Amino acid sequence: MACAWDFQFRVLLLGDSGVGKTSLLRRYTNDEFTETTGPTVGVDFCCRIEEPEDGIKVRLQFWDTAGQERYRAVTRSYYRNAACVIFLFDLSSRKSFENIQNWHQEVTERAQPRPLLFLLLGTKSDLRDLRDVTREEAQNLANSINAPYLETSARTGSNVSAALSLICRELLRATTEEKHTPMEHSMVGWSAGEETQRQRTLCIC
Ligand SMILES: Nc1nc2c(ncn2[C@@H]2O[C@H](COP(=O)(O)OP(=O)(O)OP(=O)(O)O)[C@@H](O)[C@H]2O)c(=O)[nH]1
Repeated sequence: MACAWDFQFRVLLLGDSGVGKTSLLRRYTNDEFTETTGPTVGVDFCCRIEEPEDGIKVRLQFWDTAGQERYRAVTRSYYRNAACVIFLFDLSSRKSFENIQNWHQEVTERAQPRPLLFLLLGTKSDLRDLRDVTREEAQNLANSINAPYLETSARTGSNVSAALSLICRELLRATTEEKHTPMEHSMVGWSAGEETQRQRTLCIC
């Protein structure tokens, strides 16, 4: 049976409870936003197929983890084989920003193999009057963990597609340039019953 995509990547979302991980994904996958969302229990999963280049289909498989400490043992078990980790903090919560260092340390200690890409997102950019972290501070942190930085709003949709398209392009680039020994993350997939070199899955459903 032919696969409907050429590459597949596991993308993990990490950050404190309430920073807007679920809301970002809902905006991205369903173009919707709700003011009140319950906390994620354990880990949720969703997918979307992108076409960053003509004729190349990339399936992004998102793991939306619970930010609450009590689910940490469960969420840690999903670090494995993540091609990309998105660290999210709420621009109106200094504490969530300061905790990014802890989330980053968690991942660098536990994620095997090492993810190809990190991305730092400051969320809720629509709450301008409540802003508690400057762009410069956030950019410095992003530089220190070698990650691109963007500010997003799930409420308005600002930069949401841009952030996810960036991930798609960067992962594809890292994989096709063979810079990061992608086969450590991957297995060769199947197309029309035959193995193809092009069709790599960086995570396994
Ligand atoms: N103003 C504003 N509120 C947002 C935005 N994104 C999320 N929220 C609100 O923030 C609250 C928490 O959002 P969630 O998406 O559930 O946060 P989470 O990070 O998934 O939380 P956990 O599942 O507990 O880890 C909800 O009330 C959302 O409506 C945003 O861009 N702007």
